[in-house]
Amino acid sequence: MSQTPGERSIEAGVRVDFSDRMDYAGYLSLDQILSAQHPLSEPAHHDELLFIIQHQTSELWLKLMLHELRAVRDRLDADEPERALKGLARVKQILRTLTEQWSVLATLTPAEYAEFRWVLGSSSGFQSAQYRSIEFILGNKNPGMLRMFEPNPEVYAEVEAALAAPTVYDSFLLMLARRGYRVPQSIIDRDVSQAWVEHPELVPVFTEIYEDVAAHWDVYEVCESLVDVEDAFQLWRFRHMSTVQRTIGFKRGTGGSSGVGFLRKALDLTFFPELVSVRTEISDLGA
Ligand code: HEM
Ligand SMILES: N[C@@H](CC(=O)c1ccccc1NC=O)C(=O)O
Repeated sequence: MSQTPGERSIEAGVRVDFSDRMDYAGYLSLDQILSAQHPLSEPAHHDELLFIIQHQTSELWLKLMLHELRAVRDRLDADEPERALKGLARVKQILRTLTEQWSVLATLTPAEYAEFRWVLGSSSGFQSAQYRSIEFILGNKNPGMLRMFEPNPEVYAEVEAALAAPTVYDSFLLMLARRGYRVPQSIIDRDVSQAWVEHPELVPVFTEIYEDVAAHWDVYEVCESLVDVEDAFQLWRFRHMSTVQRTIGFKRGTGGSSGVGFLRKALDLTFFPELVSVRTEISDLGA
């Protein structure tokens, strides 16, 4: 085959006929994915596509995150902390990507957004079933948040199941109890559909682990990975709040909340408070 200067030559083995084979678009259902962007502004506002794709890609990453968090919970239930760590590492990277992705949306100016915001009606992130399920599996349970899904019984059932299921932290603490750590009975018997509240009597369990990490290495690594996930989640929440602030200032949200003020309050929530408190208990050497 002759070589055209400046061009990469295409090797003879490269397939070009897919009439009876799986191809790229078929495997990935690209027909469906790439025809699922439907701007409502009329004529279509240039920036509405950005808004739609930002949300759709976020929902895809949320789908993977939920899948990984469920697997992490299963691994902990199966007493396999090392395998749980692999999933937590992936969750952290997904959160990092989602947080960085705010930079794309931040190129949407307030004036541009105002030109098509009205087409959104009362839709808002409050109605993201996958986001809510992730908050629930991480421990931020709140039955009031189910009400947004009442119009769609199938989705409602899905989020309700996430509310009723144990959290990743529940599974971790049960694993610790099976390993002989003195996890309080009140935690083992807790109603897992309730929001996690700090249990000071759990802190000594973590103090034991953090005071001799070599002796407790695998569970120590899970503790630190959970702290990493919490940290990464908070960074996502912060960038959501700050992107919203630069885009709509202090306007009310389309979902009916006060907007930035409401999003800011989420920054006070903690998934694993005892893993923060244990840090206060660690003695400073030489002090
Ligand atoms: C210009 C872009 C955005 C603005 C102005 C915005 C604004 C808001 C506001 C004001 C709320 C509170 C609910 C309400 O009253 O509407 C909210 C909630 C939410 N938004 Fe956004 N948002 C934006 C982009 C996004 C994106 C890209 C995502 C990605 C999935 C997202 C996910 C969520 C979620 C999950 C909630 C519920 C948060 C919670 O319960 O703490 N938002 N958003
Ligand atoms: N709550 C936003 C609207 C919004 O961001 C939104 C609208 C429809 C679908 C997803 C959205 N994203 C997050 O809330 C606002 O008040 O402008």
